[in-house]
Amino acid sequence: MTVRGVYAIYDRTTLADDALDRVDAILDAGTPWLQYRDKRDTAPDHALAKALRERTRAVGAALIVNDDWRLARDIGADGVHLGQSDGSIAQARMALGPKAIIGVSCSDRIQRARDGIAAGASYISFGRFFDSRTKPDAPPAALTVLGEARALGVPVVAIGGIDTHNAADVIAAGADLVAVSGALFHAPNSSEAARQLAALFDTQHARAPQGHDFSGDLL
Ligand SMILES: Cc1ncc(COP(=O)(O)OP(=O)(O)O)c(N)n1
Ligand SMILES: Cc1ncsc1CCOP(=O)(O)O
Ligand SMILES: [Mg+2]
Repeated sequence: MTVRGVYAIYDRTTLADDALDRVDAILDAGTPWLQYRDKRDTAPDHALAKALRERTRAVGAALIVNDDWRLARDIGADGVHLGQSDGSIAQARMALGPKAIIGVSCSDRIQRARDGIAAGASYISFGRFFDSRTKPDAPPAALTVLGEARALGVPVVAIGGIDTHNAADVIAAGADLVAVSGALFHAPNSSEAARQLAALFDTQHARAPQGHDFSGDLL
């Protein structure tokens, strides 16, 4: 499973309906990673999560569940993304197994990344780098942290207000994956936006691939 390119964040919180047509368009564009993020104050939406599992599996894309490793386990997702207040990485690793993908939010703190890796995280995520309508209160981060993070030996994710106009900057700064919600799901053409973002990884400004790979059969 490739660890380079677009990491689409399906944010059920800010979408008026379940927008599965948008998901299909984004996956059809070859997007390798999808996150299910749902901050609604409701019980976990197993039906929607399973619909995302079926769609990602059909195209060989990774499915990551935000915040909730139990939901990830129950629907057979590839992994979970945990923020600093989302519970123990070690517990999630125990529950999901050695091949699960576990991401950790680091804001702009390299030490959080080191601690996350020590606890069992598979990738480290930094941001927000630009203004975000999806999570406006996320603390800002400077692009330089991405270059530092590359020395830590796991894939580096950039998030927060990333779009087709600014993604080249985070890729040049060191991101292996660009995590994008609004600029994909609220684009006039989600498929075209996904293709344009993906193409930026092939430009001369992009850093050389780190060569990370998460093998199949994850959970
Ligand atoms: C890839 C990725 N990076 C960061 C986040 C943010 O996680 P968190 O800090 O826990 O905030 P919420 O998304 O849960 O509000 C993420 N979801 N994905
Ligand atoms: C979940 C999250 N964490 C930091 S910014 C952000 C939102 C990402 O969405 P967008 O790409 O619309 O800014
Ligand atoms: Mg969280």
